[in-house]
Amino acid sequence: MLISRYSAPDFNPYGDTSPTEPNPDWAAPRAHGPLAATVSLPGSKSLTNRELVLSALADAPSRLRSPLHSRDTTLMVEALRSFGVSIEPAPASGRFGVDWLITPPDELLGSTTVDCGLAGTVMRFLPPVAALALGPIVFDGDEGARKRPMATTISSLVSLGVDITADGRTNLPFTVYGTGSVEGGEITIDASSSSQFVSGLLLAAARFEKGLRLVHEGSRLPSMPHIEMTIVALAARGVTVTSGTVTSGTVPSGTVASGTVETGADESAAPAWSVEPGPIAGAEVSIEPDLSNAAPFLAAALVAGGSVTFTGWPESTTQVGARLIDFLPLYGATVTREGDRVTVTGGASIRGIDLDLSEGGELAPALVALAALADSPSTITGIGHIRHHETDRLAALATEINRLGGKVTELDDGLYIEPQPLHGGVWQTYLDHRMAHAGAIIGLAVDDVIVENIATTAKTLPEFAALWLQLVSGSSAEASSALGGGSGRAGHSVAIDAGGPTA
Ligand SMILES: O=C(O)C1=C[C@@H](OP(=O)(O)O)[C@@H](O)[C@H](O)C1
Ligand SMILES: C=C(OP(=O)(O)O)C(=O)O
Repeated sequence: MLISRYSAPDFNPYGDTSPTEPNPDWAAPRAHGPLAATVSLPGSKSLTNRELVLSALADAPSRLRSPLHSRDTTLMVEALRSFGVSIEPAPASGRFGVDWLITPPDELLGSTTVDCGLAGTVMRFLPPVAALALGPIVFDGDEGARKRPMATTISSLVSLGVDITADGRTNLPFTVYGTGSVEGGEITIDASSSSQFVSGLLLAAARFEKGLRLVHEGSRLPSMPHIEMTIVALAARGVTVTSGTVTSGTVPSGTVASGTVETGADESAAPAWSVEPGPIAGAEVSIEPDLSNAAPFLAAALVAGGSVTFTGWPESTTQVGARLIDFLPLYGATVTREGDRVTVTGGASIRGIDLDLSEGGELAPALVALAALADSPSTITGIGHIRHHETDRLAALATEINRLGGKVTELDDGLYIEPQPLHGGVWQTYLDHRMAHAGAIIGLAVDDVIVENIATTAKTLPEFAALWLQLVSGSSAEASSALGGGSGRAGHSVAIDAGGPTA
């Protein structure tokens, strides 16, 4: 089914609608029968933006197959192009349309301004790259981006000897004065408010003269799978990365390109990483589908009943969205997996849960929405840092669910959700794509939920509204065809058939 067709090279994933400008409201479709849908989604934001950065820093050209084309990845492409990186569309060779062919320049150029939009990956991954460029690079973004924590990026680069002007601010905007090289060495940072501070430094570190030895000292370290994703992406391009723990400021002696950093074993041990200086290889990389964006679609099976099958589930992955296979059964779902197809089937009702979600804060909006529709209370903790995501997600979720008659209490590091009968109303999204997803989930079960500014979903999934409508309308079409004998086709397909470049 053709839902959208990309038309590179001037492909604009969010059309003329800026996701920062609230646009007409969207009536969330109500589910009136069990689902029987098959969903297939575009590439992962986190993988696409890591691979774009690594391709820009590599010593040879790269090809990204099935990258995500969305606001966050377009911002990354535009920024890297302004550094002199050639990023050209090429006919699809993967699941979805338009690959990127990336050729790094001999020397990264400065004298430009990076629009970070609201993308954490752009604002935290690119300043270390800018330090390797020649000339000043100004970083700025949406009004909301100016509230997101950047102190650790600024202070870590200053510790590495990079010249930055932030006029005393710990947020955007600031200017990085790149000299073409960074000496590197050993630094200690506090990445409690975002794992992206660690990932940003690790991604560029092989290009520092001495590489990098990085220690985290802070109250917590969220989103560990995203750090693992960075390590695995680096290792795949020939970079030697060591991760482990240190107890006395020493360099970790853990495993090379290893799995998880042990944080729990020794309270005094600090997570640490070491990146050896050396080349980053060009690569051909297939980007996996975005499993975090799968969350609302899979959650829909619990809310509406029936089942949703996700196709293209990777055999192994560092994406934290893969944990949905473990999380959704806690709510009462049955999850089965056959090859690259994962099917979630809803139960008779949704159970409340008790979950530490520190490893996957970006899954919180969808999982909290589910909890609001459960038959018993839920406590979701370990996610204090999501107050610094696109918006203060703890406050936003509590406010919007309570506006519809719910009872959600903010905790320091999470939410306590006591399900109540909900009523319709306007669901504010605060320019947050995942708040829009959460509103859509609740709208499946509650009449007259109006999601304000659905276009904000363009941050990572411009096709969200179209796919969601297909998910819901397809299910009733399938239900009636099944009743009537219909075509006999098992399920309704919700997919994006993205054509190759039209140029
Ligand atoms: O590195 C990444 O790609 C990301 C890391 C996480 O950030 P935080 O550690 O700030 O939660 C995640 O929530 C975000 O959506 C993407
Ligand atoms: C937190 C998120 O995004 P960002 O990469 O902007 O931090 C998110 O997508 O949920």
